[in-house]
Amino acid sequence: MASVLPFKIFVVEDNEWYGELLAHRLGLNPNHSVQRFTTAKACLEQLGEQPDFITLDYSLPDAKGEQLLGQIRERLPGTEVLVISGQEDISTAVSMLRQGAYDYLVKDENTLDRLWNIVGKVEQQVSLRRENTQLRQQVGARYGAAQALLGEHASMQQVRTLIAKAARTTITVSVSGETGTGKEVVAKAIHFQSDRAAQPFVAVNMAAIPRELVESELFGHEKGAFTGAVARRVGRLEEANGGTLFLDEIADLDLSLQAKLLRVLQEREVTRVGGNQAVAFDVRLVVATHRDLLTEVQAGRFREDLYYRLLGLPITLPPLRQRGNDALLLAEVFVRDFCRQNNLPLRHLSESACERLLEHTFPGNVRELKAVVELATVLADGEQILGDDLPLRAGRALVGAGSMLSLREQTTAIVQQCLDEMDGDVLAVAARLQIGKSTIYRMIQQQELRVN
Ligand SMILES: Nc1ncnc2c1ncn2[C@@H]1O[C@H](COP(=O)(O)OP(=O)(O)OP(=O)(O)O)[C@@H](O)[C@H]1O
Repeated sequence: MASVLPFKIFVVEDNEWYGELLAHRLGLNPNHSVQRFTTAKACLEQLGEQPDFITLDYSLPDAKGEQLLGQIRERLPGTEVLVISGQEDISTAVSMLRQGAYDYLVKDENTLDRLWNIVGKVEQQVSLRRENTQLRQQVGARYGAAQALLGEHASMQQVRTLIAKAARTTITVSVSGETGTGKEVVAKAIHFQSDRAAQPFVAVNMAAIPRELVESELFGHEKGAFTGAVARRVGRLEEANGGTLFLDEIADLDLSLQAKLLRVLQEREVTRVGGNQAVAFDVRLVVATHRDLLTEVQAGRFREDLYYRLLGLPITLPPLRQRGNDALLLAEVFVRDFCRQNNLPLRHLSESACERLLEHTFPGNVRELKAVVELATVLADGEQILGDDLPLRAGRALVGAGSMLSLREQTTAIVQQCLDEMDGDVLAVAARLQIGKSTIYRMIQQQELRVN
C-alpha cells in the first residue's frame, strides 16, 4: 500500500561511498525522499523534519550507535531505526534491539536486498498508522465539533450544553430517548469533546448480543473458559481502557449480569470469565436506553443500586416530532451531505416536501428522516425534491392507526412479514424498514417476533 505522503528516510553513514549506495537503492522508489548524513550531529540537527525511517551506521566518527539511537528514540519514538554495522557482534546487536532498534544488519552482499524488504514493511506500517490517525481525526472532527448534534430547538441546545459539561469530567452519562433520536451521537460527542478523544471509543449494544455471550463480551474470557472459547479474548471494558465505553440498550441487561456489572464498576477491576486475575481499567461510561429506567426499577427488572450507579448525568433526547422545525433543518443538511458524497448536483426540498416532513410523526426519528430524504434525493428528477418523492406512506398509515395497541400490532406484523421474507436477516430488515436493528433484536428477545 503506497502512502500519498512521501516516505522520509535518513541514511546515516560516514563512508561516503556506502552511504551513496544505500541512498541510491532506497531512492529507486519514487515515493521515497532520502537524505544522507555522515555524522551523528548532522542527523540530530535535522530530526525536526520527522523522518519515517533511519538507517544508522553503528560506528560514526562523533558517536556510537547506542548514543544516537537513544537520542532518536527519545525525540521520535514513532520512527523506526535500522542499525547497519561493519562487523557481526551479537552482544551489540542484542543491546541495540533492546534499546528499540527495528533490526540489526551486518554489511554483506545481501544487505541491500534485506534493507529493501525491511523498508517495504515499515512503509506499510507507517501508511496504516497514517490512515488510522486520519480516520480518527475525521471522526473526532465530526463528533467533537459542537454542531455534531444538529438542531436549533431549545431542547437540543440544552443537550449540547450538557454534552459540553459532561465532556469536562469523567462523570457517567445516561442518555434516554426513542430509537433513532441520536443517543449514540451524544455518546460520541461526549467522547470526542473530552480529553479522552485520542483513546478508544467502544460501543456495545446489549440487545444485539445473545444473552449467554454478554458476560464474555463485556468482561472477556480465558481460553477454554467454556465450549467455544478457543482463544483468550479481551473484553470490551478492557478494550475501552483509557477511553469511553458506550453501553447501548442497558435496560436489556440480564438481572444476574447487572449484579456483576455493578461489582466490576465499583471495584474498577475486571476478571475475565474463567480467569482468576483482576485487571484494573479506567473508562468513562455512557449508557443509553429507549425505556424509562426508573419504571424498569419499579417493575423489578432493573437493580436499583445499579440504576443509581449509572444515572450520573442524565440526558434526555426528545423525539423528532417534538423538535419543531428541526426536521427541516436536519433534512436540508442530510440532502446536502448526500449530494456531496455522491457527486450529485445540489438538490433542495420543495415547499410540498417540507409540508409533508412536518406532518409526519417519524416513529424512527432522525434515522428514519435521514433514510427518507436520502432516498428522495435519489428519486427526485430535478433540482427540487417534491412531496411525492418522499417515501412516507407507512408513517402516514400509522398516524391514523389510533390506539397504541393497534400501532404496536401493526408494527409487529410488518416487521414479522419482512423477517419471514428476508429469511430472518435482521440487518436487511432494519435497512428496508428504516428502523434500528436493536429494535428488532429487542422484539425477538421479548418474543414478539419469531425467527424461523
Ligand atoms: N441531532 C442529530 N444531528 C445529526 N445526525 C443525527 C442526529 N440525531 C441522530 N442523527 C443520525 O441519525 C442516525 C441514528 O442516530 P443514533 O444511532 O445515534 O440513534 P440512537 O438513538 O442511538 O438509535 P437506537 O436507539 O436505535 O440505537 C445516525 O445516522 C445519526 O448520525
